[in-house]
Amino acid sequence: MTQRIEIIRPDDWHLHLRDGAMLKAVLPRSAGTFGRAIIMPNLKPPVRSLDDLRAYRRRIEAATPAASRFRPLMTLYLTEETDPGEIAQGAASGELTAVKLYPAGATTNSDAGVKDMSRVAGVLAAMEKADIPLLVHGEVNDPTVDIFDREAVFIERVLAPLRRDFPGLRIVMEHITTEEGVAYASEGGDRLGATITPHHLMINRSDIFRGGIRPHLYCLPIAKREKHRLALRKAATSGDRRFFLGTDSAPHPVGAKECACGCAGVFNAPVTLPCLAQVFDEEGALDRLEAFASLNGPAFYKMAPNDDRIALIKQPPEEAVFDDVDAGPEGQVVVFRPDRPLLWSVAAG
Ligand SMILES: NC(=O)N[C@@H](CC(=O)O)C(=O)O
Ligand SMILES: [Zn+2]
Ligand SMILES: [Zn+2]
Repeated sequence: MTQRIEIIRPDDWHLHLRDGAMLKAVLPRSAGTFGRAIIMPNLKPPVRSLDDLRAYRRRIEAATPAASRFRPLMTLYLTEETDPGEIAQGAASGELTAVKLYPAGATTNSDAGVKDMSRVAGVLAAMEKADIPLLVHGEVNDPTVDIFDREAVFIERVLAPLRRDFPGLRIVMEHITTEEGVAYASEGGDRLGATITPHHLMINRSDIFRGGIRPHLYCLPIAKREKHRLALRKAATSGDRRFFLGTDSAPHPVGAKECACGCAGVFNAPVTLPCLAQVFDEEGALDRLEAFASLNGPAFYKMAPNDDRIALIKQPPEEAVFDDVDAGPEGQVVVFRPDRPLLWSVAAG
């Protein structure tokens, strides 16, 4: 008989939906599976004020398929000009779920990010007071630091001092990619969480260069050595409540990926659950998939888990899940495809 498991409907605690034609094209791929998602604010221009946030939320709601109960959880993009007053206001109204820190220049659309952490101390204090979590893209943007070391150096130079200065602030280390990230999150207590992506559980840095350069496996933070992938798999499948799913599904038009200076970002939303089920099955940990995908995230964010369930079956997904997504005038988006066949799919209905 086909193996089948049921889990509480998962959430995605790190998602890029973009805007316009791209938003309309990619949103249904997440809204069909996930109950909620933390919406990344790195639009061009970024989501910098509560007015921007409300307008973006309305555009997302307008693009959500009518039958879906998908709920976007909105974030602000932290800049050196962010108004601490807006934090208190957004927290009180419930419109603001979290604030995102991009070190300036560290990743896609991060130019408006933070150069000097001392300039955002007032905002961080307001977040600590209102219990609004800070989500961090944890890489330094120092050209003298090797790209494979930028996460570990960020922990030392930025995250550790930040946690000393704001001990009450809740922080999520987004898309961790290293054993140093896993170790730091594991020892961090109740106020620290970490998201892990499906692709970082499946690929290492050698995969990016297997047989030639593979732009669709390039994202930031870049995939690291095999030992780091193994540490991430151990953390994700451990059941430890500090680790939860953030897909970092990050669509870019194919022309922006397959070119002389390709963008960072892996679009995995159509295959997130098949990938995760496979990883947890390989690790003999299918019984802990629900904790990672559906329970640990809501617990960190102090929300109830979703009230319905989805089923996964051990049956290869339809080949059509890998079809490019057509974002109209913006172009086609290529779906993440690991180098081995996927064995699990989401059951219909
Ligand atoms: N992860 C990525 O490689 N890219 C993200 C930005 C980010 O999450 O750092 C994007 O917006 O494209
Ligand atoms: Zn990031
Ligand atoms: Zn991201």
